[in-house]
Amino acid sequence: MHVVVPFAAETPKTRLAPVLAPEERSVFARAMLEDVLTAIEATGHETTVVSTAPLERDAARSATVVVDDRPLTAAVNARLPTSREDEPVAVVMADLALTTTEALERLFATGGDVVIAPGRGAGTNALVVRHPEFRVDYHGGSYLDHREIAAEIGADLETIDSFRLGTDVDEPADLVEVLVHGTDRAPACLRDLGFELDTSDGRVGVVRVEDAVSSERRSESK
Ligand SMILES: Nc1nc2c(ncn2[C@@H]2O[C@H](COP(=O)(O)OP(=O)(O)OP(=O)(O)O)[C@@H](O)[C@H]2O)c(=O)[nH]1
Ligand SMILES: C[C@H](OP(=O)(O)O)C(=O)O
Repeated sequence: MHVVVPFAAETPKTRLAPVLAPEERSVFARAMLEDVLTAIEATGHETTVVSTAPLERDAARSATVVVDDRPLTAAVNARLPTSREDEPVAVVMADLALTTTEALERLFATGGDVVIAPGRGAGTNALVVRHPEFRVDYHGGSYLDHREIAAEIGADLETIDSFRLGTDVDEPADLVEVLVHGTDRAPACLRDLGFELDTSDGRVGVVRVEDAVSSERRSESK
């Protein structure tokens, strides 16, 4: 199994703009990427980060970084198997901040031509491709599209029910999950930025305790 981790390095996580300035989104996206890579590293599979721009990473870490400025779908399709003899490829998104090695091992061990861990809103958070004709088509409810694509080529599709793989961090409300269930750099990054859980109105949300200067900088840079 070869693991591909796509990463939008330049302007990541734009849907978090209501709560994070561009530089903060960049730092947080990198923290999530490192957590995902740590979880993958322990599975022992060779890993390539497919990044839209060069990334500075600790050289001791095991993943290779390649730069590919094509859109997500094209960059992933260029790396999928093209024959039955090719090694299977897993695609694991860089914003799965709750990912664990155990959750990934379950995904990788599940048989099937195509195995998907969907996200809420019908995204394709993590995927294994063993069929040489399967190609991805991300965005716009891609899990539903991927089911159709698999059916068209006669590929078996398995779906994994996983809270940890099914939780991608897209919207401000998703930060709750990072603070509650995250274990490494991503929750630490949020706490450094002043985020904490807020249960004051009987529901669980996040609040940001920040100084006036950083608040002003954020509203200026939106
Ligand atoms: N290589 C590559 N990775 C991408 C691209 N667009 C998104 N990604 C990555 O694909 C995964 C899922 O993407 P999104 O959830 O849309 O993340 P995002 O683009 O950072 O967030 P938004 O700007 O809020 O859409 C994340 O790991 C992103 O880093 C792209 O054009 N190229
Ligand atoms: C890449 C995209 O992510 P989402 O926008 O659903 O988070 C998808 O899974 O198709």
